[in-house]
Amino acid sequence: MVTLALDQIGARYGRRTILTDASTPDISGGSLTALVGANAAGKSTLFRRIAGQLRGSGAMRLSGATADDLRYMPQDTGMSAALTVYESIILALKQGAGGWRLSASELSAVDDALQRFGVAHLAEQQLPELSGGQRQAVSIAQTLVTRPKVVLMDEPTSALDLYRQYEVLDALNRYARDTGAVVVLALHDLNQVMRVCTTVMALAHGRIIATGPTLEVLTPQMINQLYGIDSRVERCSRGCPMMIVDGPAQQNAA
Ligand SMILES: Nc1ncnc2c1ncn2[C@@H]1O[C@H](COP(=O)(O)OP(=O)(O)OP(=O)(O)O)[C@@H](O)[C@H]1O
Repeated sequence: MVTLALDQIGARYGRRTILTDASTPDISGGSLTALVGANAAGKSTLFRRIAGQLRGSGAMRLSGATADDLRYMPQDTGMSAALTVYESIILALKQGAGGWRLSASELSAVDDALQRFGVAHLAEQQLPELSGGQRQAVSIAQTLVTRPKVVLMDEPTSALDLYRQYEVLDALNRYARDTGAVVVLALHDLNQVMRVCTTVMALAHGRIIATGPTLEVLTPQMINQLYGIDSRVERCSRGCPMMIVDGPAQQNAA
């Protein structure tokens, strides 16, 4: 079982402190965890700090994995290289080493990544010719082709149409379940969070103010506190919890 915990993580840009004492209990692998919070709350900064791209105080604790098993997919991924989708996934698998020759298991890992994230039909297409949503799906396949045990993804569905959001989030959920990986997704669509994530980390003012089961964290009061929005939680016709937005908060949560 893979677990990730944060222990008083801090981060700053120059003199400006963005994160202070960001801590969580153990987050277990095998299902999806959402990182939620308002714009500029520090979600990308937290990911960059965990991924080792920023220095700062505190530490992450990993069990069942090492820092080498961690992959971070930023919000904007470059897709300007003159490579086909297939070549780009091989490159991500090889991480620049070992030439282009593939073993049978590597070939099947590339095929699996292409199939899982619905980009097999794009295999021969050049990266710069992809649409925004296609780029995002290819980027997810690149990130997961090595089957990392800890995955941080910054808004992985922001460019996807409604159907593709369902498809990709369900594929990420299956990936977490099949591999036991800790998969943390920064997401703004709280209905998708309620549908597919079992755990939520809520970030505000540089601290993680709650971590726990999705419906216990995403209460109307918490949504008011995080976003200044009045809302209710109801069930859709298929039984999934949904957030109904009533509008900007008439009274701020304490
Ligand atoms: N490279 C940087 N240098 C200086 N300040 C930065 C840098 N990157 C981000 N910031 C600042 O850090 C704060 C947190 O930004 P961050 O990108 O982590 O927020 P976020 O929660 O991911 O936001 P969003 O939901 O809008 O993507 C913001 O105030 C931002 O201006």
